Amino acid sequence: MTLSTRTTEDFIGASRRIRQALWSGERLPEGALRAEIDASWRRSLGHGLSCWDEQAPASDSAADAERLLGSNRLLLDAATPQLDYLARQLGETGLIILGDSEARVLAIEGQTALLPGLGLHDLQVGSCWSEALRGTNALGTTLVEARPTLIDCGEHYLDRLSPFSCTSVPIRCPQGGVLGVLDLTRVGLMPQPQDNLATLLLAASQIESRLFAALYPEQLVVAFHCRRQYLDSPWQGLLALSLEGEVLAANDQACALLELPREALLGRRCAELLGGQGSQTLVRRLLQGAPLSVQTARGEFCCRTLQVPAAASAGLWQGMRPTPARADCLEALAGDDPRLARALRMARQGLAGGLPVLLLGETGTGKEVVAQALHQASARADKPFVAVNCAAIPEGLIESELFGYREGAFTGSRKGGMVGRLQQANGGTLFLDEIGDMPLTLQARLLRVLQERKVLPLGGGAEQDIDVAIICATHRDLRVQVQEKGFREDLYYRINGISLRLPALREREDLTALIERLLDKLGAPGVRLDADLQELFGHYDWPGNIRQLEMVLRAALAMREADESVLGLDHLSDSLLDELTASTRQASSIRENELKLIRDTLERQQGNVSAAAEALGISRATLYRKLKQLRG
Ligand SMILES: Nc1ncnc2c1ncn2[C@@H]1O[C@H](COP(=O)(O)OP(=O)(O)OP(=O)(O)O)[C@@H](O)[C@H]1O
Repeated sequence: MTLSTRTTEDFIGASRRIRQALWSGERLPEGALRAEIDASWRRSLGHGLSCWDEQAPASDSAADAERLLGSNRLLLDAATPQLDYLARQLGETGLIILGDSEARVLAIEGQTALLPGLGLHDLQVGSCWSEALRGTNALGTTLVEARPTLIDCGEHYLDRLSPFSCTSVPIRCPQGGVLGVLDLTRVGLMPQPQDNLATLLLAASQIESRLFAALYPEQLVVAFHCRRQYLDSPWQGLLALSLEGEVLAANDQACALLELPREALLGRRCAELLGGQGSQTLVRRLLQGAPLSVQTARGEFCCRTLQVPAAASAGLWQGMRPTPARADCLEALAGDDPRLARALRMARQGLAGGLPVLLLGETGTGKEVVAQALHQASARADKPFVAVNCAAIPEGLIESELFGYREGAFTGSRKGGMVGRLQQANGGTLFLDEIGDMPLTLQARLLRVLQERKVLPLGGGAEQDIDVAIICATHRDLRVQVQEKGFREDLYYRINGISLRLPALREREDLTALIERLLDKLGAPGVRLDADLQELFGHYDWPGNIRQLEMVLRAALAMREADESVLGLDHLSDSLLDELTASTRQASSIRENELKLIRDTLERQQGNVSAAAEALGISRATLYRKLKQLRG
């Protein structure tokens, strides 16, 4: 019993026999279905779905559908021209469907009048076609597999979908990940499936190009390929460049054409990648808009400018654009770390484009500081920045804290009720710190708020519209939490628009500059560290990151005499020095070297402690203390 035969009736009949076998308690026979269909059926079984389900899951209300469209405006705007085109080309004999990243239908074009007659009452804007709800189907399965999928008639898990064939392709986000899905559905087996797939792929790539430009409205967006005919095709590379010529974003094809992973591309100067006499000159030529041919180490590339930023077209740019003042606070945070600077810039742009930002990093790496700086650098800077620490508020109170409540909502509720943090943040930025510690029940409520952008306070009353930029942070590995069912997968994808990992202090290359800034912040601008302390700091693990460094500097400054401008090991208390020297392998090698130096010096001075201390340039007391520490 396999699905290898190619007449519609045989095909549907064979798949029905597999379903009947499944229904009578048999296992899914190995090899009866194509490998990807087999895997999808097994997932559908795992979701507890019956393949005979006739009952469609309840669809969203018209108001819900309206909100869904509102929250996917960017994708819809980018897709509309392609939907019109495909409906004319392919929709004469079928349906063209656009879905969001959760397989909810955003648009249906083509033979929509035939939908009721086809028995597809539940195919409408707002309905969800995820695999978890409807089993194997092109929309849902494409999102699970993150690749183009063809589901022919009986390959659908639900028997009632057997008359249809569907081809879907993912629409990818410029930063990676899938943003939506484009689908062609027909009655009967799919004729020329490869042709249809090529047409859908082309349309998806055009939507992706438009999204790319929409996400980087302030940047110069350039398409390139080594063959001119491939410009405007799914294979064209796309780069978003700052007016200074720095690469800020690249699509997958750009990475493939330039033979570099995305991380290596971002932050590079365009002339290093696309040749030319310097990035400024290249930018100037690209701004003129005419097609260009550039000579690179990988051969000749043809370039076409897709978008000129408003600042340049308004004539504001004369070679070097001054950095917008609001971005200063962000740049200051990145210091001399180019990777961090690039990541912060991407987060700023993502936030400006309506994407939520997820900040990852160990405790004390500066997640809250970055969240505040992102808010300051955004157009919402003069609106509230509201931080909620999901780990610090008792579980029973988080709900009312976040959503607020009406007077009398529960025993002991405040007179007059309470405005929730979400409402307080309206117009501004909501920072959900330690989101990984949010209880599962609340995660479901938060997800609903993020999707619908409406809040219903505890105790009822009217729903309130909420317009907030969302920044979340956690020190936990959310993917592991998702696998362990401690964090909702749908919420994870919802908050993970742009994720930014803040480096641990031990990974940062700008420790010296950061120390300088911290000393400055602590009111000791001219103070510096001596070589020993610098070496110790450089080898220490810093489990508490910047917070711990700040505390150590604070403590050392407190030990300093008023006229001392150099901090050394002597300025650390014994317990602090113990802690800093005990924790790492490298530190223990410093400790060994120091011990050896002291021993050698004592030996040379025939055990005379005062002479050894003098030769080492430290006091007798310090030498005793060090010996005690180093031996102990
Ligand atoms: N780039 C920076 N320059 C100077 N100080 C900083 C910087 N980043 C963080 N700090 C300081 O480090 C401390 C910790 O920062 P922050 O609270 O933002 O870290 P966090 O990652 O949110 O920590 P937690 O995980 O505990 O919530 C704060 O005192 C902050 O002022």
